[in-house]
Amino acid sequence: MAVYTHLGAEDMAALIATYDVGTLVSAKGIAEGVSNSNWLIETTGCDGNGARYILTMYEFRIELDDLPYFLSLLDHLAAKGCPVPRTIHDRDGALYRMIGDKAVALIEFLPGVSVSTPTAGQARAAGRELARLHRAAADFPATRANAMGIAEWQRLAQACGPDGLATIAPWLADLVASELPRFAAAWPKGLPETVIHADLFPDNVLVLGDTVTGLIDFYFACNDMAAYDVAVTHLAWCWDPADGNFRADLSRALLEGYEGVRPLSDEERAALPLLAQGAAMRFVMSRAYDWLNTPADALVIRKDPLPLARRLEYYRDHPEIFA
Ligand SMILES: Nc1ncnc2c1ncn2[C@@H]1O[C@H](COP(=O)(O)OP(=O)(O)O)[C@@H](O)[C@H]1O
Ligand SMILES: N[C@@H](CCOP(=O)(O)O)C(=O)O
Repeated sequence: MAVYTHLGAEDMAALIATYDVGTLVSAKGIAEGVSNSNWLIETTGCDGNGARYILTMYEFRIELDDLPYFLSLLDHLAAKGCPVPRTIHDRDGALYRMIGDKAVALIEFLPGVSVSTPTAGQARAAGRELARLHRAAADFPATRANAMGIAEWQRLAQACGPDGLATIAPWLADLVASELPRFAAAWPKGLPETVIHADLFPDNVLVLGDTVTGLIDFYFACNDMAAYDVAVTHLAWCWDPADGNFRADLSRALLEGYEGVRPLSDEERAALPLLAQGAAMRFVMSRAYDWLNTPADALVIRKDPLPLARRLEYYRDHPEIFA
């Protein structure tokens, strides 16, 4: 998250008054993340005992038409016992409201912290919850195409341009030029699909010890291959953030956790090396674009595309890690 938009105290209090959550006590901007503005909201609570919520203002990369999909998916998964925050509906039952031309939603606050250096126990638990999510979402009635698919990677690459990419690192421009064209023809088809999270980085998983208490940030969720979501999560979890090295122990734990709930087919497993390279390319391109285009005055921490570009090379050169 981040804070791109200033919301005055009066506007915030008036907004909170449209929900049955008590009155506003405090609202603090959250700096983590890159896509939307977020505040931690404290209210007096319905019973006067105090309550916490997350208020999200949707800034870019999110189409208004997609909000009912994201927000009712939270309710669907929470109802099935997944550790996912419910959407707080306003007094009229609406999932989101408009402030000017921007949509906002109030989300249940979940306990837990997101870890920057996961343990094998946490990777196993994340894998398990990802598989539970894939199963629980199978009967979610709405559908949404993956807007961050190969066509979007190509569009972002064009928007950055080779010269823009080279300002980040000359080798990044070369890597994108040589690797990006490979995906369109080789991308797997026919693997099992469900609703996928599509962005399950450690900062989108709340944990207490080895227990997952929250899966958050479903704003890239879509209908796509379950194995692609495994690849995204592998890209995000199975590397040492300090030295960038592949962590075989985290990889084993994540995949074991996942397969304990939803075993991968032979076809899915065989596709993982390419899916993981594609997952790396997807996040390299969005990070590179944000690196070059983030407004200077935004309260936001830009994410470095280069470590993920190195992971792409590793997945390309070491397909045996998924054997
Ligand atoms: N439902 C929630 N319960 C508790 N904390 C949350 C919740 N949603 C978000 N947060 C906090 O806000 C931060 C940013 O949220 P996130 O949805 O990841 O933003 P972004 O979409 O920009 O990545 C998280 O790291 C977490 O600390
Ligand atoms: N997880 C992505 C960033 C996506 O933005 P988010 O802040 O909405 O999670 C990355 O690591 O590049």
